[in-house]
Amino acid sequence: MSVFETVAVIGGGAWGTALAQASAMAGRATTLVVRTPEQADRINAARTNEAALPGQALLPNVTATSDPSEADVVVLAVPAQATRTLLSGFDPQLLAGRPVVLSAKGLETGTLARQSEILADMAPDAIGFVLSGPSFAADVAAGRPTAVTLAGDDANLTSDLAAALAGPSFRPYAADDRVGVEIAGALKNVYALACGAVDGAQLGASARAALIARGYAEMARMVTAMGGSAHTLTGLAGLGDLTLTCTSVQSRNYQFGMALGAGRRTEDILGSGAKLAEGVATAPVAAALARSLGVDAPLIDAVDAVVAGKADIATVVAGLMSRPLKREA
Ligand SMILES: NC(=O)C1=CN([C@@H]2O[C@H](COP(=O)(O)OP(=O)(O)OC[C@H]3O[C@@H](n4cnc5c(N)ncnc54)[C@H](OP(=O)(O)O)[C@@H]3O)[C@@H](O)[C@H]2O)C=CC1
Ligand SMILES: O=C(CO)COP(=O)(O)O
Repeated sequence: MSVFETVAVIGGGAWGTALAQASAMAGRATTLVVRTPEQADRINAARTNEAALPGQALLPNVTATSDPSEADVVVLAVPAQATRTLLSGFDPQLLAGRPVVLSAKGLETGTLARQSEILADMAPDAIGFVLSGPSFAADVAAGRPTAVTLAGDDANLTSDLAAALAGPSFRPYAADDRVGVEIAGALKNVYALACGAVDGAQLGASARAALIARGYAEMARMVTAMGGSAHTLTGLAGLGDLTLTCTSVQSRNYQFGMALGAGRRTEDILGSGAKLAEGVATAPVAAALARSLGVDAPLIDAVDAVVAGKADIATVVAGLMSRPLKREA
């Protein structure tokens, strides 16, 4: 019997619902912690979270609740900018000594913090893990094959946790580079905005592929400057998620980028009820982080400028194409 029998997934959106379903498929007794008792009642009665993943039936061992109670494993699945607020409402004792899996992909506005750093601030006695990789919520919840990276500091514990969360269609690979995994997960959303914009502006598939390759190189500079390993980027959280998000219209970041590429402004897209696109908040944070680290990050800067409405696509593309020529390495 696993020491990780019960799992609480906090966050009743698409990803929280999908991870609760994955945990249930792995055989864990799983609670999906949502904001209100009414939401929990609705989900339990309908056996689906219609607001988050319409039409997806939930397994019997997923129970929705609005009242977080003790579990062997806690998974946080709220937007990156909400993690600190969420944790500030928690009794730190509930998380002390427990594995807490961070699944949001983004950097915090103001502090430039990774999710692990927020957890260390707010619940220093929790044992932090990060989960990231190419995995659309709808695919995971429906039981379509998915593989992700689960990174933690203790190799044995990480492998045990990966085994506890693994199911027939959900395959976590254990890893130890939390910094690399978190930076990759946050930055791929920024590059997905750029790729969507390239397609929205009809700049061609060649431009998009070049952007993915140069984004990967930029990501490697960021990861190594932060003490992570560039090797992490060859895996699911790096190449895997970058490929998925930068080439799929299913990605919300890519969709947001397409709207930017078509000439719409950020406020206009947000005002018309766009879905969560984490790259919008992360772009300026990543740009500030790159500056503070002395990392050359022209693509992040370009996305930041377009998202902030300081430059249009044609201007940033002209700027990128006229940079001094350099060797590729
Ligand atoms: N969807 C996907 O395919 C994937 C998403 N992710 C990542 O998961 C994270 C969450 O995304 P996703 O679930 O898709 O987003 P959604 O917009 O679908 O859901 C976000 C959920 O978080 C809830 N929430 C927001 N703030 C708080 C808070 N302070 N306390 C409690 N609940 C809160 C929202 O509640 P309310 O609606 O009431 O505000 C909503 O239920 C993001 O970082 C995303 O990058 C990672 C992999 C795949
Ligand atoms: O992270 C994701 C897939 O791995 C989801 O991407 P979007 O948030 O852009 O939809």
